[in-house]
Amino acid sequence: MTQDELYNEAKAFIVTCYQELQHDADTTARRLVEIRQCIELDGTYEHTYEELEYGAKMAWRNSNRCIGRLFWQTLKVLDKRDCRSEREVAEAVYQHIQYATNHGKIRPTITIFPAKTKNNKVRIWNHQLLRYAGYETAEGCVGDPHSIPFTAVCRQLGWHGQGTHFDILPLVIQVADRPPMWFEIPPELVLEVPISHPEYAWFADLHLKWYATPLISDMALEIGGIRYTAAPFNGWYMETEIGARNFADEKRYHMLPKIADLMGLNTQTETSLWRDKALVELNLAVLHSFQQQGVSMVDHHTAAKQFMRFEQQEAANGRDVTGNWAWLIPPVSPATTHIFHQRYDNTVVKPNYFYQRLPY
Ligand code: HEM
Ligand SMILES: N/C(=N/c1cccc(CO[C@@H]2CCNC2)c1)c1cccs1
Repeated sequence: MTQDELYNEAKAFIVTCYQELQHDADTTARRLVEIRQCIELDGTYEHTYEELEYGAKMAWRNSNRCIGRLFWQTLKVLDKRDCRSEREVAEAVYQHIQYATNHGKIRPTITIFPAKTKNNKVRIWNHQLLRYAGYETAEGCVGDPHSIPFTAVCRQLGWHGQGTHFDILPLVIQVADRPPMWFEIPPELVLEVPISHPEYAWFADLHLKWYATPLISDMALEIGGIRYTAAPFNGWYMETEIGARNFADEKRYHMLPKIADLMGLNTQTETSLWRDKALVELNLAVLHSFQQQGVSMVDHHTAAKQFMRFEQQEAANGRDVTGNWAWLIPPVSPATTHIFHQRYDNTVVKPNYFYQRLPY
């Protein structure tokens, strides 16, 4: 990015951000002069905490694929731009997991590590801070098949898992162009929910469980032309993510045939809708288990209603809502939500969160 392009991105952000934060025209003009001078002097500029905090919230508000955006203003922003070593990053990640999990009353939180500069870059190699390992064995896959490539990288770095279906992967952190370092996540920081069903006592015998807090750690946060390549963020789960995808997909834990058999359904013909019946009971079990343990979670109907309130709130504030229809509709009963029957403009507005190339 040239210095002019960077200034243009910065100006677009500052003008919107300062207008929404109700700063006066003089303050905005002075800040723009300051940024212009910084860019001319150092080729970049630094965000104030206020700009960083509001920029991270705007990025959530602009996340077209996110159904959970009603709560964008409640995001807790932890500023860790002073972290210099892999060890310091690991410590900050532990603090994030603990603060965000909050004994099950999950707090949407983001930790922002140093921005990418000419001679520095921080990357967290994990897709999510908490994730189960996947191993390919002669008898088939053990654990989460989605994790097979990253688990192999962790083992090459010297990590050894126990080989169960639910081994929490290590944290892998890279600073600048040094080799990545791995760190075991203290088990006491990892809150998990065993899955049971409100009516089927046999459901618990499947020994399914999932971690409470979804923490995305591989996306870049871009604010005003500045790229934060390590900015892990969390919310709470929508039950379908676990019940309709992680446990249901054939290429994940592939549980539907087993559940259907235990329900006594006829799995020899599609017309019995055994897949659909098993899917609903699996999602009901996930919801039931999180609620029983007091861990935050939203069902897909409530989430859709909250998203409708977000749309109304944005309109009331004179802002256009952008969205990605294919991602916003839930994977269970999508046409029972208003989202299915509406169209969304998938324009990408910044600040926002973006995919990055895999570091391995
Ligand atoms: C508070 C509760 C939240 C809920 C229930 C929620 C729900 C979801 C769901 C269900 C998805 C689709 C995921 C998938 O299909 O794999 C999603 C995507 C996304 N969410 Fe949210 N979200 C929440 C909070 C947040 C927060 C705090 C952020 C960031 C600050 C965020 C940013 C995003 C982004 C960037 C995506 C797209 C990810 C991708 O492209 O792979 N969400 N959200
Ligand atoms: N509930 C959530 N769900 C997700 C949000 C963003 C991404 C993902 C995982 O996306 C993967 C890539 C496509 N599907 C799986 C899940 C949140 C995670 C962090 C904040 S909220």
